[in-house]
Amino acid sequence: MSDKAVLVTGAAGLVGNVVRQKLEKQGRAVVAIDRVDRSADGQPIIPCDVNDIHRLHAVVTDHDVDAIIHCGAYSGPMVARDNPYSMVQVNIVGTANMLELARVHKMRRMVFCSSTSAYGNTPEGPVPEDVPLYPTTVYGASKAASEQLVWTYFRQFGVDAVALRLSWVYGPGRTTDCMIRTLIEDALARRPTRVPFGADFHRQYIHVDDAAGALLLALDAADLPRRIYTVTGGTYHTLQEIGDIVKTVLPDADIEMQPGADPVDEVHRRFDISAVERDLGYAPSFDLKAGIRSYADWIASRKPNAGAH
Ligand SMILES: O=C(O)[C@H]1O[C@H](OP(=O)(O)OP(=O)(O)OC[C@H]2O[C@@H](n3ccc(=O)[nH]c3=O)[C@H](O)[C@@H]2O)[C@H](O)[C@@H](O)[C@@H]1O
Repeated sequence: MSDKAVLVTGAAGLVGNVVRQKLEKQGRAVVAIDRVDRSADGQPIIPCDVNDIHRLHAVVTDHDVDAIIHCGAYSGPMVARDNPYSMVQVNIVGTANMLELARVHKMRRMVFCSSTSAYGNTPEGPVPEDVPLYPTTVYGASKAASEQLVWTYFRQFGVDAVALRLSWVYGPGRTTDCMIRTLIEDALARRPTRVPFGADFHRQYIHVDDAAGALLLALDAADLPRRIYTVTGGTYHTLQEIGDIVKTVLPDADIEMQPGADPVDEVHRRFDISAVERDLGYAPSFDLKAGIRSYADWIASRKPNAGAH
């Protein structure tokens, strides 16, 4: 393992914060950057924009960085919904900047957080990595385009870069739009949840700890037979089934869903994660019940009276 520093972008965010914690726990030097200067749990962060290429070069030189885990981005189609150009700038140019840093500074590896949104609607499962991508949002397109840069920087310049397509990330720290969070918050508040879709609609969640763990495996793998891996929590449940699991954790949950697809989501059949299991030794450590419990505990701890009934 190198004793040089790892640059973590988006270190104030859901995934970046856990990546940083895991690296620090291993005793490794971390250079944490974000557009904000502090994480939600109070950790200091170097404020640096993913598009400020001059400052990025200076940060990398000053801190002797030899690898990057790139989590700093607009993290879903709901972010910057009315500003697609900004999505392109932050997500595609931001990734190009990280690849450029890796190329110019001859880094050991660059790991990119892609997303299963790159697929768009998928064919029947199990869905391997190499099906054609038909993203349905500019966010998904930004991930697909960034993956092409990861691949071509590798092919053309020998930059040791790899992309992990993360499925829906949930767990402690997630404060943005998330069905599991809604179900937990309603249950804690003893509010019924009524959803006009979802009874038969599948969503593949991944716990933030497993997502961060997979990124570290990609950072340190001696050999990378592929440059793109899909990573999920290994489950394939309908939202109703996920609601049933919430109910086993929080018996006050009162959840009813109607059949039909989430109107603002894509239809993803079961993803094949055998490549990341085989090549990186990835194995999800959180099943949904344990993951939902960890998320519920975190949500309850932030709202002191929520769990007290
Ligand atoms: O596939 C996914 O689910 C997403 O997972 C993670 O995103 P996540 O950590 O969940 O998202 P946020 O909690 O929103 O964190 C993103 C961070 O990037 C930072 N950011 C965003 C935009 C920007 O221009 N610069 C910048 O530093 C934000 O301040 C934030 O701290 C990855 O970081 C995303 O690239 C990926 O798209």
